[in-house]
Amino acid sequence: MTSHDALLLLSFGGPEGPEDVIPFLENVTRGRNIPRERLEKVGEHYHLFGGVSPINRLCRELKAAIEADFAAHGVDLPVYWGNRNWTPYLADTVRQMRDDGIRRAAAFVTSAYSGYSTNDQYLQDIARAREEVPGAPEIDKLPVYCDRPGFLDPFVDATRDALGRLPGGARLLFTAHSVPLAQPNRELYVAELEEAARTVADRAAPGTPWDLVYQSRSGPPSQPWLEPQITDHLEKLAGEGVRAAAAVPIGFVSDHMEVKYDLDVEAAGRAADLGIAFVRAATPGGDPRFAALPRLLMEEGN
Ligand SMILES: CC1=C(CCC(=O)O)c2cc3nc(cc4[nH]c(cc5[nH]c(cc1n2)c(C)c5CCC(=O)O)c(CCC(=O)O)c4C)C(CCC(=O)O)=C3C
Ligand SMILES: [Fe+2]
Repeated sequence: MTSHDALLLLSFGGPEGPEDVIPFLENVTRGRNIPRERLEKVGEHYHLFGGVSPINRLCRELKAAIEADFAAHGVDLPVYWGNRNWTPYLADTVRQMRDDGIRRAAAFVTSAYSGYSTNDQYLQDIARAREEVPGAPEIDKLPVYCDRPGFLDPFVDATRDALGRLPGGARLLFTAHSVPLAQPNRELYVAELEEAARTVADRAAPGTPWDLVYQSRSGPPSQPWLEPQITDHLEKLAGEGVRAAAAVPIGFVSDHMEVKYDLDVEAAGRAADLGIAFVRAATPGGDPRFAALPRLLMEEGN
């Protein structure tokens, strides 16, 4: 059925307690030009939630959902989980896979798009982890899946649900993580985001006006990043008389910190100040349609 003998779930990682926050942030920003003040500010976001990112729990839930999907479809393969920036670190997972006799795994990454942060960096993580582990299994990253029903269908439902919680005349704001304009493959990332947003908007709410906006910018102010930021855009919309907005985090797959803080706290707070009714659509998370994607992508590869 497949040439692979395991599935590797590869994610970003996040702190699991207050003492993890700074070492985690140092891991994320190693070798990158992120101002100290930004790090301290982001550290506070995590401390608001007890120093615990939701992302590891979400990965455990997604892993369980993938295992359930495999079991329901007679796929008898082990599922492993490793992260770029926190335990379980990818290299440790790859070592475990080798020790278990895995020869060739498929990797499903918790990011749906092409682009440097979303795809290329994960390929580098895989290459680096394999270099660290003598006799490491082959690891094939599964294709980007931002155009697949398993990713888009849950967003269509979530967008309808979000609009249903707002008065009429609401604006749809598809939101994604900003990246530096100079980042490699930035055009491809943006083109894929536009296409995904258009598809979801057309299916969930044809005729409803929508915008693609960005969040979670972190570089120095002198460095240009993708714009507009959602908070600035809300201000502009308020000036135009828009009274309701639904944020759809199309750039993410689960309700991790960038969603729980940057949208549910920061953007929601700005909207309240501006008198805009604001809701946020759910991400795919553990939706069974999303959890079926690794299996479908593996089957396609044969
Ligand atoms: C495109 C993209 C995604 C989406 C694709 C994907 O999901 O992979 C994403 C996801 C995430 N980003 C996350 C956290 C952070 N990202 C940072 C920094 C950065 N992100 C960037 C881009 C992206 N990031 C970039 C260009 C930087 C600048 C530094 C660098 O070039 O690497 C920093 C440093 C502090 C700050 O500056 O914010 C943190 C803490 C978490 C975990 C959340 C949790 O804990 O629940 C997740 C899922
Ligand atoms: Fe990030």
